Amino acid sequence: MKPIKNIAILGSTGSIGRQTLDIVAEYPHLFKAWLLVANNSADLLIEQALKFKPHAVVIANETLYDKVKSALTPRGIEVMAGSKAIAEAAAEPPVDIVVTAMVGYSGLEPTIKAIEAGKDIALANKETLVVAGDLITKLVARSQSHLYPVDSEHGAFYQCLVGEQRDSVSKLILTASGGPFRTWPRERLATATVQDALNHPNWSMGSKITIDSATMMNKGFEMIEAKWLYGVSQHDIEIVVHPQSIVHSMVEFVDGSIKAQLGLPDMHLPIRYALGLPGRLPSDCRKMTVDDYCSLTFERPDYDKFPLLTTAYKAADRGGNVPCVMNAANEIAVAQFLHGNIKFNDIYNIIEKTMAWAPYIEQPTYEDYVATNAEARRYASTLI
Ligand SMILES: NC(=O)C1=CN([C@@H]2O[C@H](COP(=O)(O)OP(=O)(O)OC[C@H]3O[C@@H](n4cnc5c(N)ncnc54)[C@H](OP(=O)(O)O)[C@@H]3O)[C@@H](O)[C@H]2O)C=CC1
Ligand SMILES: CC(=O)[C@@H](O)[C@H](O)COP(=O)(O)O
Ligand SMILES: [Mn+2]
Repeated sequence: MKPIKNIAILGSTGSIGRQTLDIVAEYPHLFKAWLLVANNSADLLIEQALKFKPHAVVIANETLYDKVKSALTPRGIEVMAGSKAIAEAAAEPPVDIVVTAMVGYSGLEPTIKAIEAGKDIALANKETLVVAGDLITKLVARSQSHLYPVDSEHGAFYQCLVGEQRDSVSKLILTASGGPFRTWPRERLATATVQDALNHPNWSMGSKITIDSATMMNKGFEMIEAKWLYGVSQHDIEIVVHPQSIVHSMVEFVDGSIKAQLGLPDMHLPIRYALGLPGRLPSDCRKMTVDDYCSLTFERPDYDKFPLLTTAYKAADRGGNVPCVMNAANEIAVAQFLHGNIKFNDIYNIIEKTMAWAPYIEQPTYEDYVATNAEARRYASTLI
């Protein structure tokens, strides 16, 4: 019998975190939720903790500590607060695997600490690799830890690459739904509302990544994520629009063959796969029928309508701290768009202006990333 894996879920109250807990509940003989982490959702965190009985929880927002502590300490669950506690708890000896389901730059520090402690990482937080892919891959190479992709496209690449030699790969083909504005004329984007942008055609996700899908910044991020995860040049990663989100991505090989991974647009599948490695976990989940995959279509992305795709390739080409700047400006712009303070097209303008302003660092240290992130956020905020 396999030993139970202790899982630390950083961001357990979010979209990926909640679905990860569904997988824990599906396989109670394989997984234990050892640590749960949230930012502000104290009530849901308490509810999850009472159900899953983790060893510990961390609430990042320290003002909520007393509330969480009074609910959970009497139940024998350790309660901590603050961002430092997240990184420390995820690196604790009993943790086997860390699911990084926090959103944005906040995922970077705990992921680094967990890798340094030799933990396996089920990586949902793509911003970690966008910001500091060079640093993360070096740390992983020096440690016992493995990076298992949770992002659906990167899970697809992983599955297509099983059993293949690295020098057999000629191209990664990254599929994109095209988001809610795929069929909109370019001029209409100026009028796009928050509600329009949150109306993703296929996936139900947190609000930040849903806006990233609408601008297609998400696909730019995923191109950079794939570059670091699979050691492939950005010039060998092609983005293809596939509106049904059934083909999660494809790999082209040197002999002209292409392998694709298909599945319903349901994040339980890539989460189940990442946690179940090296094998596959049998599930009673709904299986696809021919009705799901009888009409799959593909098209080229519209780089004029979605200029952040070009911005992301430019950031990958320049490297250094440039992707970190792009990510920081995007986080500020998306948050302001969600608050109704800027228009949809301003997201692009803020990112480009911040990238043009930011001082370049060719080989950033961790401290350089921290400073770059803070300065780029500050500058981007002045553009609102
Ligand atoms: N949702 C999806 O289907 C997919 C998501 N991803 C990636 O996964 C990550 C999570 O996305 P998603 O689940 O949609 O996001 P959500 O916004 O739904 O959830 C984010 C989670 O992170 C917590 N959190 C946010 N900031 C902090 C912080 N500073 N400290 C501690 N916890 C924090 C939130 O807590 P609280 O609830 O308290 O705010 C919440 O639990 C992102 O990087 C995204 O790009 C990748 C592929 C698919
Ligand atoms: C579910 C997932 O992995 C998301 O990253 C998804 O890919 C977003 O859809 P887009 O293809 O529209 O960006
Ligand atoms: Mn994805």
